[in-house]
Order: sequence, then C-alpha cells, then structure tokens
Amino acid sequence: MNSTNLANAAVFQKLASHSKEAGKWSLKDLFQNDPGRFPAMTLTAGGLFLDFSKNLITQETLALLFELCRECRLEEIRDDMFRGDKINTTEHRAVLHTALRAPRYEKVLVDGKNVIPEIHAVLDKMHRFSEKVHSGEWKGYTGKPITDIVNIGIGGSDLGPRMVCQALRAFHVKDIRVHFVANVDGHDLDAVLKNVAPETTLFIVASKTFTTLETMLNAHSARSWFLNYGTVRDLQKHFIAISTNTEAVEKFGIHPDNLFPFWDWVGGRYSVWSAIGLPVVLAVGFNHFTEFLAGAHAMDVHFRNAPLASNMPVLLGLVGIWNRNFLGYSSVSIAPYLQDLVSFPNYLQQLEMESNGKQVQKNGRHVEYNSCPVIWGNVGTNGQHAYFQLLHQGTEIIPADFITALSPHHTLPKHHSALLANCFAQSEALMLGKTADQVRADLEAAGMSAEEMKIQIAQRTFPGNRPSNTILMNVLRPETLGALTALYEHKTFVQGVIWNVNSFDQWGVELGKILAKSIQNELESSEQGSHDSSTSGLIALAKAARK
Ligand SMILES: O=P(O)(O)OC[C@H]1O[C@](O)(CO)[C@@H](O)[C@@H]1O
Repeated sequence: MNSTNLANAAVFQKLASHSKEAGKWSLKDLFQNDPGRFPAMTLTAGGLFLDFSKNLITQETLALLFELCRECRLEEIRDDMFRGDKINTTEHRAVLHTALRAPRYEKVLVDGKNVIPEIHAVLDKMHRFSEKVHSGEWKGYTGKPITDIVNIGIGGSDLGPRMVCQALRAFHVKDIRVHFVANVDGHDLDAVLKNVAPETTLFIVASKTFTTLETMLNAHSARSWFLNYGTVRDLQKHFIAISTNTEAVEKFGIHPDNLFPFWDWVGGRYSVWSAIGLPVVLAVGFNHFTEFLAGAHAMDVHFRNAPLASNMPVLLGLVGIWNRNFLGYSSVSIAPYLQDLVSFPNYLQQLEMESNGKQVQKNGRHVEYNSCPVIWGNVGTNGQHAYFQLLHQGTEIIPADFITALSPHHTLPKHHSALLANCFAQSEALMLGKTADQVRADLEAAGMSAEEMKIQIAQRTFPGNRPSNTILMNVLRPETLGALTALYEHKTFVQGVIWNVNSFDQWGVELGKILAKSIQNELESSEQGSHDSSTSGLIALAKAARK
C-alpha cells in the first residue's frame, strides 16, 4: 500500500462498514456480555498498564485494524526507522531518537557509520559537566557555584526538558533551580532575569538550528543583560549551547568546549533524549536521566518485538485511528491525574500535531481521510471543573486518555485515593452515562414535581458511551516517565505510517515565520508592505501605539 490511496483499500472499506455497526453498540452492553473484556483489552509494557477496554471496539475491530497495519507495512517501516534508514524523506534524514537511548554496546549505522559511540561521548560529557555544576567545581565569574539554570529554547528545545523537569520534581537535586524561557514575548525572559543573579546563573541556549528567531533574540538579550555585570571573558562561565549548528554557536561567542552537540537525525520534538535533556540532567542528576533513557529503551524493545496484538504503542495508535477515521472523533483530550504531569498535554501537542498534522501524503498526494486530531487537555481533577462538562454532555464525542500513578510521592493522607477515585469515576461516567429513567427515579425520590421534572430530566441525562483509555504506572519515576513518553512517540509513529504522512518534517510552521520577519521590519521602520486590509490595519495600530 502507501503508494495509492488508503481510503480505497479493501480493509479500509471493511473498517468503514464495520464502523456503521459500531454506531449501534453500547459500551455498557459490551462489558455486560463479555466478562473477559477487561483482561482481553489490557496489557503491560515498560512498567505501564494500558486499559483500552472502554473503547467502542470488539475483537473483530482489532483484527481489521491489524490487517490495516499489515496493509500499510507498519512493521517493515518500524524496522526501517530503528535501523537508521532515511525515512524522513523530505529532509533526507534518518530518524533515530531510539538510538539516543540505546545501550553502549548497540550498533546503529547512519551512512555506514555507527552513531552509538558519538551518542555516548555526548552523554559522558553531560555527566561530567553536571557533576562539576552539582559539586560546585563549576564556578561563576565571581567564584560562586551555580544556583540557577535558565534554558532558552522553544518547541522541541523547550517542551521536552520543561515537561520532564516538571514531571520529576520529586527527584530534583537540592540547591539548583531550573527556569525555562521560550516565548519571544519579553515578559517571559524579563520575569526570569528579575529572579536570578548573574554571578550564579548558567544560561543554556538550546536550539537544533541555532537560527530560531525567538531563541536567538532571547539569547542575545540574556547575553546583553549579563554583560551589564560580567565581562565578555566571563561569558564562558555562564553560557553553554546545545545545537547541531557548531558554526552559529561559535559565532554567537560560545566556546566549542561549552557546546553539547546533537545530530540532524534527531527531530526537535524527539530530542529530549539528546543533549537537549541537559536541563533535566542538571535538575535531577545524571543517574536519574539514565533511568529515564532506560525506561524509553524498554518501550523501544517492546515496540520493536511484541506482536501487533500485544504491542502497546500499536494498540494505542490503532484505537486512535479507529476513533478518528471510522467513528469521526476530531480531538483527543489528555487527562493526566498527576500534578507533576501538568506539562504533558502541551508536550503531546507538539509531538502529535507537529508530526501528523499534515494533509499531504509522503508521495505528495492529498490525503483522502482525516489525519491528526486536535490534542489538548489539562491535569485532573482541575479539568473536571473546567471543560469536562463538554466531555460528558457536549455535542461532540471527545475520547480521553486518563494517565495516573497508583502511588504518590507525598505522604498526605486521603489525597491520593481522592485523586484515583476521580480518575476512575470520570472514565466510568463517560462510559455509563445516566439514563432519563435513572434521573427520573432520583428526582422523584428527592420529591420534585412532575412539572419541574419535564425540564430537569433532559438537562441531567448523560448520553454515555464515550470512549477513553487509562494508563497506569506504580509511581511516576524517571523510568516510567521515559516509557510513557516513548509510548506516545511510537503511537504517533504508528498513526503517521497509517496516514502515510511524513511524521518527521514540519513545513507548516515556515510560512508564518517568513511573514513575521517582513512584518517586524515594517513595525520597526517606516516601510509599508502590501497586505490585506485587516493585516495592514493591525500593523498601523501597532505602529501608532509605539509613537
Ligand atoms: O531547536 P530549534 O532549531 O530552535 O527549533 C525549535 C522548534 O522549531 C520548530 O522547528 C518549528 O516550530 C520545531 O520543530 C522545533 O522543535
């Protein structure tokens, strides 16, 4: 397949007609009629437990979805990725974030060269550097140890390390604070600079290309701020870079010794496992970072070897395909019931939407089916008091991924059972709903008049039959977080293969960048470009406000 139109494939048609039957199913009945549904639709891998039984699927649905995988050559393309083949065809690059977490003894070839030794050389450099910072051997320009790390980066050079640092709060090394600056909005950098001292602050300029406008402007502003206190020579003690662009890093004035490199075969949104993870190493120590990599590697081994029917990323991806392409659901809500995973929905937004938010296939043809749904969400229980109303009673069905840990890091009594109770109750409520008869019985028992009930019953009825996945781990630790992150990376891969899009380029972000450059010129000069009347009007208002 993959060279013609998937929507015409026999298995796609079979799934489409099967989905017409699924429209009549009730999740409640599926459970009632099959006591073995939970064990049959749950599995463990990499320290994670996935329950996908609360989806409108049967064994027949799964069999058809596995046929779809075979039609799309999923297993072959997966092996091509792991082997280092250049599956990012528009940029002619290999896709090897999996090699970043492979053990030292493995061998992965890119253009005939084994990349594992280089990967481990950089990891060793990160290790040595973090030990110097943590022990106080690395000193600022006045001889004091470093207390604050400021990561300047955006997109994949921000979201990954930010999410992981937040998620691993329980493992943070004492006496080091890590800050993240991404936005070109000066309020972001300004707020951080007001809270750090130049003599004890280390800036990490993280940018794969070292050309990204936001990062470069923030880095130059941080450099100018620093030079109000230290000298140009002192910069070497306070600025380090993570990039693939050695030349631009030197041009910025960062010494090659202070450069932590990575490679063009690491996509930005897949880069937290590379030197881009340095803020994580500084926040939690190298050993915990190694555990994070090991957790991801365990998921890689599982993804690579488990048969389709017991392969967690494959199942998560296929359930998503079923919901998106055959049941027509256009978004997925990510609901981590763990405060430390507060940045996980944001992280997944870039991972999934920048990877698969495409309308053109690898062969250049338009897709004739839907690709990536909108990914959004927030931590539970907060989301329950904001948008869960819509999840339960809105006009659109939005599948949800509930993610939680069975044990917390804190010792406060009752909190964790309250959290878990809410997590499990939400997926149950979405599935079961509440019928008009149940509502009527409740209202009658409460003594409501028949007249009042006429209005109230419909308002208080829940349609139910709304699907969800639940992912559990024992405790949120570096290795379980590694496995969870890799699980979603591979889910994204599975879906990208089925949609036949290149999940590893991002041409869709280019146009806005180019237009912003020319508009910025106009805002800062008397130049006037030719735009539509709305854009011209907005530019004129901004210019007037600056006068
Ligand atoms: O690391 P860089 O090169 O600064 O890029 C940052 C981000 O910008 C993008 O290229 C586009 O938004 C992302 O893919 C990337 O993660």
